[in-house]
Amino acid sequence: MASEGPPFKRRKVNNRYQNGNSSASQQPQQQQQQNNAGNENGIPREQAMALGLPKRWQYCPKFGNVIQGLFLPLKTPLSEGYDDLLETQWRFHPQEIFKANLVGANEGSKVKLWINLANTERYYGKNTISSNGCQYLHMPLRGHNETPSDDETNRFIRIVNDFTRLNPNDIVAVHCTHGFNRTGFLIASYLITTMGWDVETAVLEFAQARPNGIYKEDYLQELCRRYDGFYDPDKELPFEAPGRPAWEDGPDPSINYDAMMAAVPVGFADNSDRAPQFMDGKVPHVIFVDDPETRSYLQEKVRMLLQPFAPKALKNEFPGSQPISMDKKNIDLIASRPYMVSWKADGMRYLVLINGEDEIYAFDRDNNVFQLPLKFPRKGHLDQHVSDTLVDVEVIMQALPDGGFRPRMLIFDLIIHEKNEIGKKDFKIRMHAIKDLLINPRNQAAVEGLLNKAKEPMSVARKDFWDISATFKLFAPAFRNSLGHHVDGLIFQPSDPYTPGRFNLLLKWKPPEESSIDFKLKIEKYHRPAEPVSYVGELYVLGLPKPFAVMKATKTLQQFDGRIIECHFKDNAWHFMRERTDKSHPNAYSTATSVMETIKNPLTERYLIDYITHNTYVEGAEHQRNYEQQHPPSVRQQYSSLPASQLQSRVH
Ligand SMILES: Nc1nc2c(ncn2[C@@H]2O[C@H](COP(=O)(O)OP(=O)(O)OP(=O)(O)O)[C@@H](O)[C@H]2O)c(=O)[nH]1
Repeated sequence: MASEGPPFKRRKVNNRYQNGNSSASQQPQQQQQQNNAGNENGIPREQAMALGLPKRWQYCPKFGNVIQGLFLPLKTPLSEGYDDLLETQWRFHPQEIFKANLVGANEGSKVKLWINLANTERYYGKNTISSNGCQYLHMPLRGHNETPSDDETNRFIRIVNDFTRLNPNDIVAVHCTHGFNRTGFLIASYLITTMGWDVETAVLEFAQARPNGIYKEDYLQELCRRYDGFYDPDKELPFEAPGRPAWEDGPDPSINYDAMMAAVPVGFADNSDRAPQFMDGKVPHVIFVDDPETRSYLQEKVRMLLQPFAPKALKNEFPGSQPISMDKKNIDLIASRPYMVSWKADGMRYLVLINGEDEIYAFDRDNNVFQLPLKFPRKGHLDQHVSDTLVDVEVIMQALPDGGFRPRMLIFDLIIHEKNEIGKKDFKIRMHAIKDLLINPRNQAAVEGLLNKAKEPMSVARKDFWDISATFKLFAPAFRNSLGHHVDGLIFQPSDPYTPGRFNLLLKWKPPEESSIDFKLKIEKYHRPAEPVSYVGELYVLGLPKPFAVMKATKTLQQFDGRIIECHFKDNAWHFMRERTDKSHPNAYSTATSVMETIKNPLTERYLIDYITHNTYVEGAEHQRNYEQQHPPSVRQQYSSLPASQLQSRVH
């Protein structure tokens, strides 16, 4: 993908920012000169002593974690010229960034672009940055009470997009004076505009990486106004503004300044002590691809294959299509366009790249790569193998009659077939193609003795979908039982093209009792005088610096300290369901609050069926409505318990 983008012309971009219509370029010449004094190697000591430290700078934490593998927020470093104004502990030279162990950075990534948003270049010499193989850009923003303008924000986004096209794995360091408000505003704007995040998630992600995030309320208001478009100044912000930081007035006792460099802050999972496993290690002969170069090559290949489907540039995260929760506000979508329905299989999600014979690779939600021992013979040429193909799958553990389990890969979407962008076609066509181009050739090869399926460590099948008029049949206990694996809801699939990332037309419905949140668990020990020691499980979500909830820390739970756990809410308490070994981040705060909303105001099975019966215009709805009128509920109950084989599939 890197070679496809326009070349990143440093000098041109540099000029654009330094000579453009910026606030700095309008300053009186004398002040401009002072601001830019010594901008090559840092200003001399005497001048630094005379100018002094930036206001409220000393105790401000130096830098945060890398956000989305891309942005490193930091305060402005100061060159050696300022050393005499500071004890060693508080000095912060630009070189520190290039030596630091950056939390959240992708493997092998480097800081390769450095954007100075401060309204001056007097703090350090830009040669220190470029001598580290990093491009330096000065993009002065006035700051104080002025939020970055639309133009400034768009320029920042353009620069970063240009950069990521050529350096998909590397990091952009961004600083203003303290690295909170202007820096946070632009990074959040990027996450919202380029990655399709909502304002709240972007603001909280930044706060998580650089506690406690953007603290100027007018900056937060402007983000809401600009991107949510409905901000009402008389109403409270949809999230808590953290207030002025304690470090402005002196060392903040809650910050461990010494440990900051190496610390893994609360809210981030640290699963690094274990090699990633495919299906928790339950499938034999699967190989974890641990060579970083092979892994990046394969991840890049998937990104390239998916790029034509993405409205925005794809980043390093798992690029599979993600549904949003169905609720009473968005349920109307299913009446607005053709939809199909399927059960939501509760296994593990993978994108699978069929690159050629012995080159089948699965990508988990953390973008870890595994090589699978499966075969996909080519239709019409069974001695050849499918290549350049990408499918979306859920792998489940299928119950067997003898009481055992066998892993089963359920293919629910075909995105690319042999370089053909089939994912752009109607979903029904994709469903047919899965059967025709992937499943049937496997079956035929087995019949002809070219493929021994029994020797493969997992079975492969297409996941079936039906017109939504059949939704009520998916609730039938006999249907559920026939599946042989756990189901945690329904998936409503629009006929629209495959869309990577969060896809607002793809809906998931979960019964209230299946609604769950993935938390990062932290076991805390409490010892009150005259009371026995007790343990509490604190449940963290991404973007909230304090626990979202707490739960009882039983002995069983304690072994999951520091891990990601999925919990559901019942009888006013959170209950452990399972460890999420396939995820290294908890759910975002906004996801957690929306799950809480569905728990409080549930969209029940009855509501869903009634809605579909009365509001959707698909073939069969009319028939079902007539049927219901003619048959009393007791008879309907019998009908809905028909075995799965008698459910009428609309996809043949
Ligand atoms: N798109 C799609 N996803 C499916 C299907 N069947 C099961 N899924 C799974 O449902 C997931 C989306 O539901 P979520 O609730 O967002 O994910 P989850 O892993 O079940 O739960 P969270 O960890 O809480 O996000 C997908 O990532 C798949 O793993 C299907 O037919 N289509």
